[in-house]
Amino acid sequence: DMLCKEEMIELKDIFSVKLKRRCSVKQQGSGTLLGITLFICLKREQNKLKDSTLDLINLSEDHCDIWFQQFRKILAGFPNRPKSLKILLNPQSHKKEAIQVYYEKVEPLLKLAEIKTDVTKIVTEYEGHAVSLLKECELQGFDGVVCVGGDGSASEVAHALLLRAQKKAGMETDGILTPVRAQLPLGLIPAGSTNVLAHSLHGISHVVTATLHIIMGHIQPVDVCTFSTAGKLLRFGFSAMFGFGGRTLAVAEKYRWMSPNHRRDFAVIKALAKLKPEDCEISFLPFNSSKDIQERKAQGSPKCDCDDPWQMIQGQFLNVSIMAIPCLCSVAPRGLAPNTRLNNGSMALIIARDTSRPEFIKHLKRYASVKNQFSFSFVETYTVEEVKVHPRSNSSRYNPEREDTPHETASENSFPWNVDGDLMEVASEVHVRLHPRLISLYGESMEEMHDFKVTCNCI
Ligand SMILES: Nc1ncnc2c1ncn2[C@@H]1O[C@H](COP(=O)(O)OP(=O)(O)OP(=O)(O)O)[C@@H](O)[C@H]1O
Repeated sequence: DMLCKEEMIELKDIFSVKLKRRCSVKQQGSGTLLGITLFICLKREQNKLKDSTLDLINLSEDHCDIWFQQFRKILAGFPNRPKSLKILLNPQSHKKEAIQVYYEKVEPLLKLAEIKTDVTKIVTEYEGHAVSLLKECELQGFDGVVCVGGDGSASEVAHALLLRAQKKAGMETDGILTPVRAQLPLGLIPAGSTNVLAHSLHGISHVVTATLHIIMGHIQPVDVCTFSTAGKLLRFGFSAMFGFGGRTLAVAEKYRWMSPNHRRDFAVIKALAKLKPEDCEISFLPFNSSKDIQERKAQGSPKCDCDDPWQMIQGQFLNVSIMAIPCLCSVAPRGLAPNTRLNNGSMALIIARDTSRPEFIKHLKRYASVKNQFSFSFVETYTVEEVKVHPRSNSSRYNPEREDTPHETASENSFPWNVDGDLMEVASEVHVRLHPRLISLYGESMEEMHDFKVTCNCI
């Protein structure tokens, strides 16, 4: 029977080896040797990874020792597999389960793979704490950093690693054109409310999958954006929403006492009830346009009015999304920006112009369905390298039907932006610039997903 069911595993899928012994309660010493156990990473459906074991039975101490040493030698030879990790954990993420997630699901696997973890200052105590921890701490001797939390935490840690890299390279962050890459790879363990970053990276929001990508040393370079205003760097990030997306987050932040799912649904409904367009000027640099112009110049093409590659649109916009990654989540299984990849050197600029509330809701509902969410006359999409969003005034046209009220922000003169699930309030123009492959995240390019489930039905 065993001969009929011959199976094969590849050495690259093994992440640990142990001697297998049987120990009885009365027995002294290390127990009776049974053989060796290989710990393997298996690929499952929908980009899921799973840990498994394979026992090789052999009662000879000498044989087992040779096999054990050989496997250890092979395992030590795989590049990128971390030996030591710095862990940062947000105890407040989602329903405050990050600590439990880490100690019950992540740490046992890291221990099995003999990865050392830094246990000092592992828990963040307030917003921005990850930035100050990573500013001060010594990272020499670590092979990577792991963040256990949601999008806000993950983005904050990525921002902190990039700031640290600029400082180390002696770079000014303000007005920065070509930032240097982060030195250490970052692992994202999804323990937040939405986990868009981890979901986009792994194709699934799954703790064991994320942990195994870290253990196996799968490295994925990812594009990052800089957000700046008046030449001053605000932050690094992966995606942003302005208008409806920003206002929804501003509402959700005010109702933090609600459960995450209720808060999200409530904020969407409240922002829809108060739906109003933002009067803006949006300038953008289409993807590859500067290269095209340079090439045309090199070929000696006659001067044309396309010398300035920047394009500008203006008007009343309900929502503006700028995304360097696909932004997969349970409410948009194909992604908020399905045509963007993690490292294709471009961003998706998705603009919803002013329209009626029912039409806008129809557009939003399409994100959860298989229908094209962009096939509306008021939706425009562009592939860009840079975008400048310049709000012209924050007193939009009066429309009693829309129940215009001031912005749900701390300062009435600022506009709420949703940057990776974090609220960023800016009063003037925001300049978003893409930096290809600026950070390495632990993950692997995922397969296309056809079979998806939608878990939110609030609209
Ligand atoms: N101890 C803490 N107390 C309060 N806030 C914290 C603490 N530690 C970190 N934070 C901040 O909490 C914010 C939100 O956390 P996080 O993103 O992990 O969870 P979430 O909001 O539940 O998930 P998501 O962003 O995926 O919806 C982050 O911006 C982070 O800076």
